[in-house]
Order: sequence, then structure tokens, then C-alpha cells
Amino acid sequence: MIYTVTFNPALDYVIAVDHFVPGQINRTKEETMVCGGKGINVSTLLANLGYESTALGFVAGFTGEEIVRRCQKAGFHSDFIRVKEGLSRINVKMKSDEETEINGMGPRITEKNVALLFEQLDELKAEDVLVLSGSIPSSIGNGIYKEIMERLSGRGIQIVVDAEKHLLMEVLPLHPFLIKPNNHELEAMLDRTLTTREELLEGAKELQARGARNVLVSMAGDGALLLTENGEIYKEGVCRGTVINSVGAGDSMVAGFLAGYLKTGDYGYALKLGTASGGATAFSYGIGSREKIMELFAQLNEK
Ligand SMILES: Nc1ncnc2c1ncn2[C@@H]1O[C@H](COP(=O)(O)OP(=O)(O)OP(=O)(O)O)[C@@H](O)[C@H]1O
Ligand SMILES: O=P(O)(O)OC[C@@]1(O)O[C@H](CO)[C@@H](O)[C@@H]1O
Repeated sequence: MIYTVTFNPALDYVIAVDHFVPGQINRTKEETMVCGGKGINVSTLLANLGYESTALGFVAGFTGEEIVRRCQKAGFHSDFIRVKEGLSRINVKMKSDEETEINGMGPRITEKNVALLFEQLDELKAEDVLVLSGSIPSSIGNGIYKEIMERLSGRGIQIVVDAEKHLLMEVLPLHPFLIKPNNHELEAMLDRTLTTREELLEGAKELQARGARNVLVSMAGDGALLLTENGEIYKEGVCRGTVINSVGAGDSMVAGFLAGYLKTGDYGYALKLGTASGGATAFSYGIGSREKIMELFAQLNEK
């Protein structure tokens, strides 16, 4: 079974505004609400591709109940812990001349809540896959991903981590199966500018030297490169299409990559399916559909 953990799920309010001007009243010309949070996005795309997964994490209030309802509708299992106070966040994703995001803080998670999550994670079995992704609410220490990985260490569980700088840096010595920083996150982790593909590859090698098994570096409209644990290097461009909103493209890439790898064990195939999945989401409101992913996957194989 694949499990995803989203510490801070969200409803993503995705809007389009013509030429957004700060400090003034702006009006939307399009708006939609989708279920979000990185792990939930991974579960959604996996479900679109026909893969079963269970989404774990914390929800609160009426927004939390709506997230649970939407997860059910999207066709994957969820077993969220209900936090008594506060509200799951509503994150604003605005497409205008530039893409702007305002992400909420989310509810306060207590130690008792975290203990319940640990009980759930203790049930995982060898061969299960665990995806840890997204930010951690300020009420929980930043060491939580490391703590989870230490707790599960030696049990044969493949762990994928997609998170920002410190969260990711800390887990490298615990040998995550896959990490997927984007180029900006890689720069932030290594504290230097990485402009060329060669520089990005050097950066990926550094993260591998610190313990990551496979390093997938995504570069939005410039594609992605993969450094595998066998030392192979794969590069992939992007699919053709019109960008609607790229929020969740990275999560979709992780999900597509996982689905492709679990199906074939072939890294090149996994990267292609990840690329098609990232593209499908960038070209959609919300997470890409199976139909769109397959159309883009065929496009990549034309080359
Ligand atoms: N503008 C685009 N055109 C085509 N494909 C795209 C575009 N943006 C993203 N993708 C696809 O999605 C993949 C992941 O995108 P990106 O690097 O933006 O991830 P990310 O920064 O983690 O995204 P997010 O945090 O929004 O989920 C890219 O490697 C590419 O295959
Ligand atoms: O605040 P975090 O947890 O870092 O990111 C949350 C988020 O921006 O990530 C997803 C896209 O990757 C969105 O669905 C969601 O709103």
C-alpha cells in the first residue's frame, strides 16, 4: 500500500485575475476550489492513474470535513486525525501576469495528535511506500520527518520526501528512496546559485552523497533531471500544452514517477510518466486526469 502524509491539508482556492494590482480591489474572472496539500495531491494523481493509496494527516473544522469528503470523491482512502480546534486552511492560488500563492497556517497540532499519527505509521509493513510531503505547521517541530523516518528505519518501507530546505536536509542521512527538490529548493539547500544543468546535476550529486538514494530535480517549464542510486542520469523536457495553473505539478510528478517505478522498476519510464503527470496538472485546474496524462505520455514517446 502507498501512504501519503499531509501534515497541513488545504482547500486550494484557484483563481484567475486579469493584471492583479496589489492594494486595490481585484476581481476574479475564473475561480474554482480543489482539495490540496502535497500528500493529498499525490494520492489524487495516484487514484487518477488507478493506484490505491491512503492519505494520512490532520484535518480540523468544516474545511477539514470538506477535505475528507473530497478525498472520498477523488477515490482514495483517507484516515485523517481530527484536530479539535481551528480550521484546515484555505490556500489562495492566483494566476495573473505571475502566479501568486498565499498559504495559510492551519490548525495547531498537539503532541497527542502526533502520537495518534505515530500509532498509524507503526502499522506500516515492509514493501509499503510512504510519501512525506509539504510544510509542517509551526506547532510541530521541524524535526518531525526525521523522527518518522528514524521510527520506521529498518522495516523495509520505501520513503519519499518532498519538502523544503531544513525538513529535507535533515532526512538525507536516513536514506530516503526519493527526494524531489525543484531547482530553487536545491539552490536553497546548498546555499548557492545553480544555473546550468551541469551545476544542478552537481547539486543533485551532493544530496546523494549526503544520503538520498534517488534525486529528482524538477525545473518547471524546463523539465527535470534524475540521478539514480545506480549513478545513472536521465533528463526529460516538458510536454506541449497551455499552462492553466502549475500548482501541484511537482506533487503530480512525484506520484507519476512512483506509479511508473512501481509498475516497471524502470527509471526512464518512471521519469516519463512523472513528466506527463506534472504537465497534465500544469495544463489543468487541479490535478491532471488519467486521460490527459496518457495523452502527454504518448507525446513524450513520439520524440
Ligand atoms: N509550465 C510547464 N509546462 C510544462 N510542464 C510543466 C510546467 N510546469 C511544470 N511542469 C511539469 O511538472 C514538473 C514539476 O514542476 P515544478 O518543477 O514546477 O514542480 P514544483 O516546483 O515542485 O511544483 P509545485 O510546488 O507547484 O507542486 C516539471 O518537471 C514538468 O514536467
Ligand atoms: O504550505 P505547503 O504545505 O508547503 O504547500 C501547500 C500547497 O501549496 O502545496 C500544494 C502544491 O504543491 C498545494 O495543493 C498546497 O496549497
